[in-house]
Formats: sequence, C-alpha cells, structure tokens
Amino acid sequence: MFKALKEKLFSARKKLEHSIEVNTPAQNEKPQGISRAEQIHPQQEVETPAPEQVKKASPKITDKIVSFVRDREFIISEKDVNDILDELEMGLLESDVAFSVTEAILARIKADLSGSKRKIGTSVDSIVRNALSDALLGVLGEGVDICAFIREHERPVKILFTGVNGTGKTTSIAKVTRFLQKNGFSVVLGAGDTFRAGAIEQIDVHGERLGVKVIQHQEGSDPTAVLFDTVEYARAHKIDVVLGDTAGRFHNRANLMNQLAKIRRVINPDLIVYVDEAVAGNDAVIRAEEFAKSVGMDAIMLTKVDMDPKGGAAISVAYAVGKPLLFIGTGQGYDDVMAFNPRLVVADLLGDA
Ligand SMILES: Nc1nc2c(ncn2[C@@H]2O[C@H](COP(=O)(O)OP(=O)(O)OP(=O)(O)O)[C@@H](O)[C@H]2O)c(=O)[nH]1
Repeated sequence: MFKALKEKLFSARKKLEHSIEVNTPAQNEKPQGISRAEQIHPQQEVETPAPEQVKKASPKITDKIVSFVRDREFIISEKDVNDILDELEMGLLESDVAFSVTEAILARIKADLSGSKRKIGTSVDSIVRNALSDALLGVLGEGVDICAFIREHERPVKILFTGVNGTGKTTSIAKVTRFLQKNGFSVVLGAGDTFRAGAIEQIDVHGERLGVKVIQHQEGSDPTAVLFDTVEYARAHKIDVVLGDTAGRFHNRANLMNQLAKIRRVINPDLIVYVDEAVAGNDAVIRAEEFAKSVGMDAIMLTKVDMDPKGGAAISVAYAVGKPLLFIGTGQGYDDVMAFNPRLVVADLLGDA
C-alpha cells in the first residue's frame, strides 16, 4: 500500500537524519575518556578543559566530564531541516496529498525538529521518526473503532452509505457486512439505491452470497420507504446493524440531494458514511469537502486503495473534511477491507509495520 508515498517519506527521513547527524555529533560516538570533550562543537558553550588539566585529572573527575559531555544537548537548527522539508513538500504534493494537509505536516515537523535539542547518545533516527510519525498522526486523527461504536449505541445501529456514483459503494457495503459479521454483529441491508438501474439486483446478489436479508422495493420507488422498512425489520428481528445503500449522487443534483435530506430526517442515521475512491486522488478530497459542506457526513470510506500507490487521498481526506476515515477498500473480494487504524498506517508508512 502507498508505495510511492512510502518512498518519498523514506527519502526525506534519511536526508533529515543525515542533515542532523552531520550538524550535531554522531549518535554512535561514545564519549571516550577525556578526549571526547574536545570533540564538542565550539558553539555549544562547553567549558573544555585545557589538555594539561585533563591529563592530570583524577579518574573521578574524568568520569564527571565524560558524563557531562554525554548529557550535553545540541540544538537542531532550522537550517538542518529546511531544505529537506522543501523536498518533502514536493514529494507529498506529487503523491496527491492535499495542499492544506501538506502544509500541516510540514509545519508540525518543523515545529518538532527545529530548535529541539538532541542529546549526545540519542538516536537521530528516533528523533526524525517520531517527528514524522507525530505529523502524520496529526492529520490522520484518532480514527474510529466501529465495533465499539456499535456496542455503545442503541440497536439497530443505522449506517447509511452515500457518495459518488461508480466508486464501489455497493461492493463496499458488502465488504462492511462481512467485516461486521466477522465481528459478531448481525446485519440487514436496505436497497435504498432505487435510482440506478440494476442497483437493487446488485445488492441483492451480495446479500444472498453473504447470507443476509435485503429489504427492497421497486426500482424508482421512494428510498426513504425502503430504508424505513429496513429499520423496522431490524427492530422486529433484533438485528444489530442496518446498512443502507443510497443512490450515488453529486452535490449539484438537487432532486437527489433533497431525497437524501428526507432519508436523514425520517431514518435519523447514526452514521453517514461517504464513499469515494482513493484512485481519484486530490479530486476525491475536493469532492469530499464539497459533500461535507452541502450534505454533511460522519465518516469516510475510501475504495480502491490497493490501486493507488500515491496514497494522497487516504492521507488527506480526514484532515480536509474534519471527519475520520472509517474503512479502506483494498481489493475486489469481500474480505478486502480494513478498519482504518491511523497508528498502524503510520507505522506501515514509516516502514515499522
Ligand atoms: N481493486 C478494487 N476494486 C474495487 C474496490 N471496491 C470496489 N471495487 C470494484 O469497483 C467496481 C465497482 O464497484 P461497485 O460496487 O459495483 O460500484 P458501482 O456499481 O460502480 O457503483 P456504486 O455502487 O453506485 O458506487 C467493481 O468491479 C468492484 O469490484 C477496491 O477496494 N479495490
């Protein structure tokens, strides 16, 4: 996942480490006797003992100087990081990370690194890695534990899927069904996309394969009525979760937008999940922003992450919209779905997974 983005982050990480390494004493240099004091950078205001004093120093004094040297701190200058951050900025933008998100990542790294202090003996690698990790987590947010969310809410929990046509919404509903089943929840599906020809049949096929009931009406019927019946069915059969399909829509289609407003009013969903595809890159982020402004959403699902080496949409969308990325689709099979866990994703991006 995110091969290109990983390479850019890796390159920036190594260059930052090198820059800090050459401008402050090397991490692996162990203070060796008294001569170590002489290696201290002259700007660091260390009172370097005169060589003759050092020669005469008792072992105890020598130990003290060595430990003093080891505990010295070196300030990492803005210069050490600036050039590399310019390069990282280009790399992030090329990977389709949104401009505002790129700026937020860079600002955080800069704030964390420049002016910070590095002690002799601390690893440059961990300083840089932590700065990148914090910056990425800052834009990815905390994520959502969907299973905990369902447990904490009154049943049935109503989750509505909406978004742009043709991005894999129906397949995603099937994948989430499988995910919830594996986590011990019962599911009923509502065929609320009554607008697109074939959509009802498509979700019906998924329902049959997954062994879940699909509530459906005629093509062209009122989706609110379908979803209302789905919620009633769930109540009557003590089903944990209602997953409601809705017609894919663009924010400029007034009739479909009004329909969605009606569904929200009547069904009162616990979560509205906006679905779009990661391969759309920055366009997906812009669409999500527009959708959030015009309709509103509670969480996001990005499909086709497996086909997107850049990773920009997945990194950007939660920050851009101010809502968590809930799931990512990672293939065409029912099991190809991951609950989005920012910490695991960052560990993977920085090569620690
Ligand atoms: N590689 C990959 N393909 C996916 C993923 N999610 C969906 N697809 C594929 O995308 C295609 C379209 O998915 P559908 O669920 O049929 O969506 P749609 O019919 O285009 O339209 P809507 O349901 O309205 O979004 C199908 O071939 C899916 O298998 C994913 O995460 N990765």
